Amino acid sequence: METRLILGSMKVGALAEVLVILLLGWPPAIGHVLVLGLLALAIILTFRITFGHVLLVADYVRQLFAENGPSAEESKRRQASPFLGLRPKYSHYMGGGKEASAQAKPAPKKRQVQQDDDIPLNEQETVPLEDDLGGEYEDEEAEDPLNDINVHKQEVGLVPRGRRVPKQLDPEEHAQAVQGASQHELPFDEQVALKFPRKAPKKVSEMESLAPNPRLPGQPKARAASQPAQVIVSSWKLPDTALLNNPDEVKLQLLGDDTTSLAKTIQDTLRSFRVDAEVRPEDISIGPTVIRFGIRPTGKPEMKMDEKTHKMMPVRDSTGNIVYETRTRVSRIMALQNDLALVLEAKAIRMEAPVPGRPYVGVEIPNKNSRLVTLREVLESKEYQGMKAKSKLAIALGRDVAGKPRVGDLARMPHLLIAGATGAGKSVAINTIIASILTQATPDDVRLLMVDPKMVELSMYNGIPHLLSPVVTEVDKVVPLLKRGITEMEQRYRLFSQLGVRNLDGYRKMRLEKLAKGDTSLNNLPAIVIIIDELADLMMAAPEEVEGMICRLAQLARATGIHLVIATQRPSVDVITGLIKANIPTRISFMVSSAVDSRTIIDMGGAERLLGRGDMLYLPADAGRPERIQGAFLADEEAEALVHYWRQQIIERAIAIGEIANPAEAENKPQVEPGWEISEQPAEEFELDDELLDKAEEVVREYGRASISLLQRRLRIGYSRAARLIDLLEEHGIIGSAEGGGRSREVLDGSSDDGFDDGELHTLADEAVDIMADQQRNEFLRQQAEAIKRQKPAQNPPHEDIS
Ligand SMILES: Nc1ncnc2c1ncn2[C@@H]1O[C@H](COP(=O)(O)OP(=O)(O)OP(=O)(O)O)[C@@H](O)[C@H]1O
Repeated sequence: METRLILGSMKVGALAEVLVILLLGWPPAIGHVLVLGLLALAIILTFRITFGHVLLVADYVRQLFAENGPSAEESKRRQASPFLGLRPKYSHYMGGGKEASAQAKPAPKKRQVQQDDDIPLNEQETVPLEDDLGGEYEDEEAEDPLNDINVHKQEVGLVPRGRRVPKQLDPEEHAQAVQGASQHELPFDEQVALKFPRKAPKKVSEMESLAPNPRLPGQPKARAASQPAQVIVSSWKLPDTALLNNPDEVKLQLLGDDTTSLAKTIQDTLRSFRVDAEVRPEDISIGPTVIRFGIRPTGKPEMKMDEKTHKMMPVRDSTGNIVYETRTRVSRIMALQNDLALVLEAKAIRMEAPVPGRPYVGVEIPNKNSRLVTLREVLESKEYQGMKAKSKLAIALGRDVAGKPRVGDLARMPHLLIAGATGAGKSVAINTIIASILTQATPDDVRLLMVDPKMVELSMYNGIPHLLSPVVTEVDKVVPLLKRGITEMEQRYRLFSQLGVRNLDGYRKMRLEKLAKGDTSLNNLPAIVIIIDELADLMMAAPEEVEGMICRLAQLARATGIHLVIATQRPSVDVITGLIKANIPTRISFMVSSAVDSRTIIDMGGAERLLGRGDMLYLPADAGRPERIQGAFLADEEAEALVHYWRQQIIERAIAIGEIANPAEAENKPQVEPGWEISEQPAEEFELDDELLDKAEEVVREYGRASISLLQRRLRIGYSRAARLIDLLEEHGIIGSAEGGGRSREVLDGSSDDGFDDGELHTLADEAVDIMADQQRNEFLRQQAEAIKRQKPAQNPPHEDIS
């Protein structure tokens, strides 16, 4: 074609003639440009020439030229720096001694500031150094003879140079140095004896021999024989777990067709939404109530040509995993929660991203072959046995999504908050906690206090020796009970500080040591577990008091071995307040009705997707994410069997010491630990509460009248307590007596704003009067504040604030 274009009509072949036809009408130059341009394009595309290649070639050509002779710029760059070999002018150590530093003094105090390369150095601006380094700083240090560096310099100067002869050992000096020290005979004893005959030790083996290694067979026995027994044998006998129901023989269905097809459904659904992910068989966990599938986000794999097969294969890393060019985002998988629930036809699914410690997103769906987790199987598991050996407060929780038994230690929790909707399994959980304690701890180890405002859940435990006082069912008795707990805590604190021990463990250790020496001065202090089955009822009766006491107990009781287990079915912020939450770090959430409730309990959503009937999220104090567990189940008859077992022991003991003649007497006798009697009349307890009486007096004086509802609102206390305070105020002559027909009582020393009296009845009219009085008072205060504001600018200096 080129020939045809250049030479015009010359025959160059049929193909060239055909190809060149289109270009013949144009000037030959256009034809050349087009043809050469097409050729260049073909070369670029065929050889995949990029701009990088062009730059590479350009660089190479530039270097070729450069080798012939460096450019002016290059030679300038290669010149030696004018500062090469110069020390910084303000260095401490420039020059030799003081004279040198004195000579050099003017120089170090100036610093050259290079502003422009073109300006000669001597013309550049100089800045005095004192400004930056703080005046006389250098000279002071250089001249100070006690300065560490100067002392060291002098000492270094004294060290002789060259090889030195090793110093001879002075036997006298050596003998003095090792005087009083005793050690095992050394293997080179004979040589020592030869060299220092006077100092050869006659008998040096005074060191105590090492304790035998308990891991070697036969050694523990020898040790046990040589030491006093460190365990106090309790006179109580623990029950056998055989008392409890036998675990169901139902076997878990392992990786049958069901899970395989479900895994395939999940993977197909993800693919249909263009989400690259895989569900591997090893990532499927089958638990008692849920099955968890692990979805691993994959992506577009990086491909390379296989040398043997000449096919494109995915690149694998050193561990054999596929390397992905782009990965699927976890959030894209999470967004498909409802779509997955739809295709799986599941009642409720819960997704967890990522499952802690695993490289996948967990999808939990209900297990159609769900089964009961019995308390006995968890109590007999090796996990529980291990925990039991460490702590007397080991509790059985249930089984996790992989079917592994899960246990906890109440001593380390150290308090537990349980919440969940009604019927979700709170009471069963509390019963399993109590049963765990009853099966492994004697009353010498652990004592219990129980509050059951619902009156039906815990009353059956009355009469067991672990109870410090009978189960409290009246709300009014809870405050005295908690107060008694706080008193106990304070007593223990005082005792511990007198003995110089830090906590209950330290106390127990000290007691064992004393007992080994025959000193029985220290009493046994059992751990105390306070169980409250419905917090909401208590918080409604006296929110401030109950909250304050729970927080006080929660903050300080850990060291003294007092633990709280609190349950509520109303996980709202007025029941589980911020303060209570902050002080009770370990939480269990059963199914709740909304994500808001879930967040109130475990600080995140998820509990609203639980299945109920013991399905729970367990959040230990030290974990960031909750763990899903199917709670252990304890049937009523099992709990009764345990209670019967312990009651029987009490009866046997009482008969043995002649306290009672027949078992029937014991059944009727409530067991109360001396000092733990909770007063039937809560008023007696309140009477001692001078602090609140003072506050009540302040309130009635401030308002100029007294009523129960006023005290209830102002002091945030319950009705009965407010009523009792009104009685006390009357007894102390602060308010007038009830005189029928009125609503508020007269305050005797203050002014009464109305003529009404008598406030025993808590009526709506009573409330209305209080509200109106409140409004009047607020209006008065507002007017006062405005009056002060108006006066302020006019006066100088301003008046003191009246409020
Ligand atoms: N761990 C469990 N395993 C199997 N079923 C359970 C479990 N826990 C509870 N259930 C079932 O749920 C029912 C209700 O449990 P529970 O009485 O403990 O609920 P609750 O939360 O205490 O309710 P409420 O607040 O009304 O007292 C039980 O009767 C039992 O059938």
